[in-house]
Amino acid sequence: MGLIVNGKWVDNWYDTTASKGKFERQESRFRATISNEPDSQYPVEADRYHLYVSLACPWAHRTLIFRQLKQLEGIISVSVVQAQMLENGWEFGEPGTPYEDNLYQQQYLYELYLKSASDYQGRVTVPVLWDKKTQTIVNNESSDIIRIFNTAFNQLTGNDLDFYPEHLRSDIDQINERIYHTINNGVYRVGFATSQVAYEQAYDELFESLDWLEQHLSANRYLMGDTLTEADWRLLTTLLRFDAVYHGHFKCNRNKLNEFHHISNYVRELYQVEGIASTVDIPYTKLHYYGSHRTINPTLVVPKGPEQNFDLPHDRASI
Ligand SMILES: N[C@@H](CCC(=O)N[C@@H](CS)C(=O)NCC(=O)O)C(=O)O
Repeated sequence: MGLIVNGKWVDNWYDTTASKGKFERQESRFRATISNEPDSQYPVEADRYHLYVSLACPWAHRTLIFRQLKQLEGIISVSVVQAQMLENGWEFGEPGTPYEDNLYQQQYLYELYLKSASDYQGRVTVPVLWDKKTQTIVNNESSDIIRIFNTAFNQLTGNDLDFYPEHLRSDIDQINERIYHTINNGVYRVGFATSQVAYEQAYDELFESLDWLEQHLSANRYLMGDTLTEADWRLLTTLLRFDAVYHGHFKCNRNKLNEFHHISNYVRELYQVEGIASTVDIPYTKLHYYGSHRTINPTLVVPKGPEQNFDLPHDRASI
C-alpha cells in the first residue's frame, strides 16, 4: 500500500497523525467526462475506453454494475487487478493470466497513473476509466463514472435506462451524501481509524444509518420509493461486503447485516437483478482485504466464513 511522491512509488500506509486517528479519503484528481459536445476531449466512441478495476473494491464495483446494467460490455473493455494489494499497490498478473493488464502488460497500476500524468502525486486507486486513444485517464472517481455510463453511450447501445432521472436528482444527491459519509466511506472510517475516539464515532454513525435504513426499507422498496436509482447501486456494493469483510476485518460488529430483515432482503433483490451476480466475487474480496492490510491483520490469514447465499428468495415484491 503506498502512493506516488515526486514521480516515484513510496510504500506507505495511510497517515492519520494530522487527523487524530481519523481516516480521510483523498479527492480524486481525474474528473473529465465523455460526451459529443463540441470541443469534447473525450468523444463518445465504441471500443475507445477501458476500465481498470479490482473486484474487491466497492467503488470500482459500482462501475462494473453500470457496465452491466447499461449493456456496455461490448463497448468498454476491462482489466482486473490481482486481489492482494501489497508494497507495490495494485498489481497485475503475468500476461495471459486473468489479472493481466490487457492494454500495456504493465506490472503495476501506478505505472499507468504516471503514463497518464508524469506529475501525478498521491494514492493510486481503482476504478480508472482509461482512454486508449490518448493514453490518459479520463476519470478515476466512481460516482462520476457511473453517471457517464448512465447516459453517454445511449445512442450506441439503445439502452435508455436512467438511474439518475431529472425529477429525483436533488433527492438522490441528498441521500447519497448521507450514505456516502456514514456507510460507503463510513465502514472505512471505522476500519481505518487509528484512535479509539475516531473508531467509536464512525461506528456509531454507521449503525445509526443502518438502523435508519432498515426502517426506511420497511416502507420503501428502494431508497427513492418505487424507483430503482443510482443511490441503490452505490449502496449495494458496500452492503454486499458487510458480513464477509466489514463486520470482522473493519470491526463493524454491532450487528451482521443478515440480522436486519429488510436490508438483507433488499440486498438479495438487487443481487438477483440480471447481470449483477457476475460482478460479485466474495472469495477474491476477502483475500484482498484480509490479505493486504497488514496493519489490521498482520498474519494475512483469511477467514473461512461466513456462509452466505444471496440467491435465497426475498420478500421485496410485498413492499
Ligand atoms: N473516491 C474514489 C475512491 C476509490 C478508492 O479509494 N479505491 C480504493 C480501493 S477500494 C483504492 O484503490 N485504494 C488504494 C489506496 O488508497 O492506496 C472513487 O469512488 O472512485
